[in-house]
Amino acid sequence: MRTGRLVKALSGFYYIKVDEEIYQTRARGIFRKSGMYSPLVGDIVDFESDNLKEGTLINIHERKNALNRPQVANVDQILITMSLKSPDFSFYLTDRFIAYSESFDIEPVLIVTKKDLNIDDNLIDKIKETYKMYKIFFTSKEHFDKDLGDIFTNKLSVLAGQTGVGKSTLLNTLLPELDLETGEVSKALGRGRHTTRHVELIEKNGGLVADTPGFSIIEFTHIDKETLKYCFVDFDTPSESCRFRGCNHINEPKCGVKNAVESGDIKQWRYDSYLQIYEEIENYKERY
Ligand SMILES: Nc1nc2c(ncn2[C@@H]2O[C@H](COP(=O)(O)OP(=O)(O)OP(=O)(O)O)[C@@H](O)[C@H]2O)c(=O)[nH]1
Ligand SMILES: [Zn+2]
Repeated sequence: MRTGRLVKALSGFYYIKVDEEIYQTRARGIFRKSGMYSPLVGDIVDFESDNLKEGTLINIHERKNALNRPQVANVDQILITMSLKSPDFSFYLTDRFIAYSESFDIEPVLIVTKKDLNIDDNLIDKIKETYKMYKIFFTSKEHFDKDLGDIFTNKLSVLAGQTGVGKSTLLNTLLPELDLETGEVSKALGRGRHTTRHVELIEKNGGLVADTPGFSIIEFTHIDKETLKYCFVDFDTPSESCRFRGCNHINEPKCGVKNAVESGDIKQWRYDSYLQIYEEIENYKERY
């Protein structure tokens, strides 16, 4: 028996990478029967293979996480891509992507693009200050290689960010073999191409990267509103002085988080993002 990483799933075949070798396998029957989850790209799996032609996938190791879109397991970092301009930088969207990453216990890394279009250094300072607890890069397409060359090293990465921020451009620069379509015009012609493609993990610097521009629209249907506060890590310390255990920092009196917002230790816009997502989760529950 051997162990490797599932890097591609296509037409009933599972492709497993062990060092530099790729093994083609089919899953043991039990995965097709109910009650057993099916293998996901990113899974660490056990398989048997007598020769290099076709093996059998027999076991999936426990996952540390699994994303829905793209369908990838065991993600180490989500590269949240946001442009400074065109489209304008959005703290709210950034907070959503960060909270989403935190909800899966995946490290968020911020990549702020289109630095060449920025004329507002105050904005850069505000972003740096707001997200000082996270890794953050400011860059532009001419410098993706130089600024982000090591970003994939030894990790499994997935990209995320709203449309037009430069995700495809970034992936094409760092992984030239991909050749994803970029820009609004060419994309309009090839509409839907990315959404129907299967995900494949590409190796780069000893790490793996999902070969898709990732996800731009996210929902919080997978967590309770009471869990959301743990996805805002800057609330952690102030919440220690909340009067009530399990305080949601909404209407409760003597709330350490609300005090911290008032004193400026927690940024008002972070707290506003929290309230907005909290309400959104509340509304899901009414709908379903
Ligand atoms: N000026 C400038 N333009 C950039 C930069 N990065 C990307 N662009 C341009 O922004 C446009 C959108 O880039 P894409 O890479 O297609 O954006 P995307 O995030 O993949 O968009 P979707 O696939 O729609 O989610 C393209 O015309 C790029 O050339 C940058 O750093 N500076
Ligand atoms: Zn509180």
